[in-house]
Amino acid sequence: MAAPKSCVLWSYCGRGWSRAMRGGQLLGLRSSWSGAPLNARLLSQEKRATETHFGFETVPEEEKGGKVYQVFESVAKKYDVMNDMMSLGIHRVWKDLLLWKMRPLPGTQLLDVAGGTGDIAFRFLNYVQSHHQNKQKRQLRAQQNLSWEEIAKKYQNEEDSLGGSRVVVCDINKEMLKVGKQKALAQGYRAGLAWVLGDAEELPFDDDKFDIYTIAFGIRNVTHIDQALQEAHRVLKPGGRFLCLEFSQVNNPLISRLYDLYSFQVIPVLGEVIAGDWKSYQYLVESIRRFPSQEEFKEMIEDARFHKVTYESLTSGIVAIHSGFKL
Ligand SMILES: COc1cc(O)cc(C/C=C(\C)CC/C=C(\C)CC/C=C(\C)CC/C=C(\C)CC/C=C(\C)CC/C=C(\C)CC/C=C(\C)CC/C=C(\C)CC/C=C(\C)CCC=C(C)C)c1O
Ligand SMILES: C[S@@+](CC[C@H](N)C(=O)[O-])C[C@H]1O[C@@H](n2cnc3c(N)ncnc32)[C@H](O)[C@@H]1O
Repeated sequence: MAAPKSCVLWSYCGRGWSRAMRGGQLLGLRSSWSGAPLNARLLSQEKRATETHFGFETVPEEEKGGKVYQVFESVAKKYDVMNDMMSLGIHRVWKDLLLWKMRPLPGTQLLDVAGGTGDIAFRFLNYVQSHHQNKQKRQLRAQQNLSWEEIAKKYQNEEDSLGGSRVVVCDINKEMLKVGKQKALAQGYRAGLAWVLGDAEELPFDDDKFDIYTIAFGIRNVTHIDQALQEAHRVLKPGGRFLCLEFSQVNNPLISRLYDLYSFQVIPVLGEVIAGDWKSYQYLVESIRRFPSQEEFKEMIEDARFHKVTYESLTSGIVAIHSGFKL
């Protein structure tokens, strides 16, 4: 039976996640297990390690990736319109807030994992371009003796308009990337942007390559979240920053009731009506409930050796932004 890919195994117990194993040693198993002989406990542990969840379904680990792939292959063409309809446009604000938190400096090399149709990448390009243009304007005002040719040249160089910043969108799904590339073409994004097919658990990049790693609404879909976090750590430069925007836990009981009602009663119906796809949107709401809480996810990020890990809950905890640094 295949061993878990990494040294820390997280298992889902009810609504919470518990750290079960580190470096092959059992650390904190659930109390109901504590009376069982060690062998039986290890066997059960191993069995659990080969199964995972896909929404509320339990599936063999090897099957989850394929199922997730089908979901995003199926929703790709309607993905953007669905997000606006379902969230009444609020997802745009959450994504803007991620950029404000990031505050990229000139020359930033960003890797946007599970970048899908490019929402984070386009926001990044807008941000760095507008900041760089403002800087250039200030410099031009200071150098008033430049010729018109020199001024025109400064504005014509597209790469230069980003101040050396670049973003790589990496996603496992060809269809999502295809929609993203079409959007980029239609909206005129060309310079400083690359699209790469790749798995968050096994990134096709060298060590210490990026200043910032982002993952927005992506990590919830990954089979081994701990492995994806370790990969994030590997590809970041020392001093680099990890930022994750993901659904989280609503703590206010009244809002939580309304949120559940909306999620389970409205979202799959909208999925069926707009995209002809009930199942994918049922998976969406179920996968949200399966994802660890703000504090639990923070611990997972710390386990991947990130430092100064913090989070901010948005819209009553419907989503949260987690941040951490590679030192
Ligand atoms: C297949 O996988 C996926 C597919 C995708 O298309 C996207 C994703 C990943 C997700 C994103 C990129 C983000 C964008 C997508 C979403 C936000 C969809 C998921 C949405 C939720 C889980 C629910 C949260 C929604 C919101 C905060 C938007 C605001 C919605 C409302 C205010 C409710 C609108 C009310 C109606 C339409 C009336 C009909 C409603 C009912 C009969 C049910 C009763 C509901 C209520 C009375 C109100 C509902 C209350 C709330 C939602 C909580 C409000 C919270 C506060 C005020 C703080 C992907 O993985
Ligand atoms: C909900 S979309 C998020 C897209 C985009 N980040 C956004 O905020 O709109 C989730 C994305 O995660 C991608 N994904 C799922 N598993 C992945 C994995 N193991 N590696 C890379 N991308 C993955 C899907 O293909 C999909 O494009």
